Amino acid sequence: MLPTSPAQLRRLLFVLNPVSGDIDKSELEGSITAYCTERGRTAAFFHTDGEDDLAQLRMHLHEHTYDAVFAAGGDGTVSLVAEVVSNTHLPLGILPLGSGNGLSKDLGIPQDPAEALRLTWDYQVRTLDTLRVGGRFSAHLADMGFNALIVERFDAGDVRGPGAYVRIATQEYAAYQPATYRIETEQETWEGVAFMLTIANANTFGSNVIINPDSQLDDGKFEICLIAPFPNTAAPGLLYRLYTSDFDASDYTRRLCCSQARISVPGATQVLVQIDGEPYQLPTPVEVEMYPASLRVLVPATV
Ligand SMILES: Nc1ncnc2c1ncn2[C@@H]1O[C@H](COP(=O)(O)OP(=O)(O)OP(=O)(O)O)[C@@H](O)[C@H]1O
Repeated sequence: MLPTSPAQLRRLLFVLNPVSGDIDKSELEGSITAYCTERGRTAAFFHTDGEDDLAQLRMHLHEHTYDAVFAAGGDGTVSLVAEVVSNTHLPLGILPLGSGNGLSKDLGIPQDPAEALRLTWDYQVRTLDTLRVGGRFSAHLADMGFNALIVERFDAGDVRGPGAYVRIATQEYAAYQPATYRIETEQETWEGVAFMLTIANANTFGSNVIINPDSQLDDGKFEICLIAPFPNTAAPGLLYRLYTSDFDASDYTRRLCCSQARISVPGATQVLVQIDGEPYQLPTPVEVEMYPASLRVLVPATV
């Protein structure tokens, strides 16, 4: 962690996702502006439209000068901003306003957006690794298999929020057919059937499932967390381990630690991948590349 003087952040951009988390944000701009003005900061706003946000935000940052960019949304919004500010001097701030807010939980950022606003003047800067999965940016978690399928269904539906996710997962579980994966890392080759596999730079899903306990976001490594197909009777025990930071203790789990990987699905030319909350069909093999120390993030001064 590198302590940074709070006086450096004067001009702040808030990237606001109007639909994230199904949360009413009608008064958000006013309260952020008032909070910043009171502390001698200026607040500007960029509203995402879900269409061409990456290019538009890049253009906006090219034309305007800021000292930090805050993502006011869920993991998808955080990932969008993280991608745009990665490999620049600009730090990412997070106001958790999504359904799950996984990365902000991993970083110890207050889950109450009003409290998280304190990061505008009281913070440390942490430098994190990021990944590219099949060429796409990932700051948090990516996966193939069951969760990717649920995220795709969720994304296609009209209803947001954790309740919709659980409903879809329950509907899809009985008919789900796990695939075979081949994973080559610089350390080993693994091939087998997996219920799901998670490419994890971080630890915790927005749902509070701790898929990759005790790993660091800044160690130059990532983990591939495998869950084998399991009988229905094993589901409660497995879920318990996933919620209690005990991933490795299950008979159905395994983690590979690496700094690069190639993942293929024998017999398939494409695979569904969930990356930071968004579903993509990617050609196989999927290359996973690590970019050490490529993202500066504002975290509480005392974590
Ligand atoms: N104005 C908009 N209208 C519709 N969709 C939008 C708009 N702005 C962004 N989006 C979409 O919102 C999604 C990102 O949402 P985000 O991940 O931030 O929130 P969430 O899904 O509610 O929360 P979480 O990821 O924490 O569960 C992206 O798919 C993006 O395309």
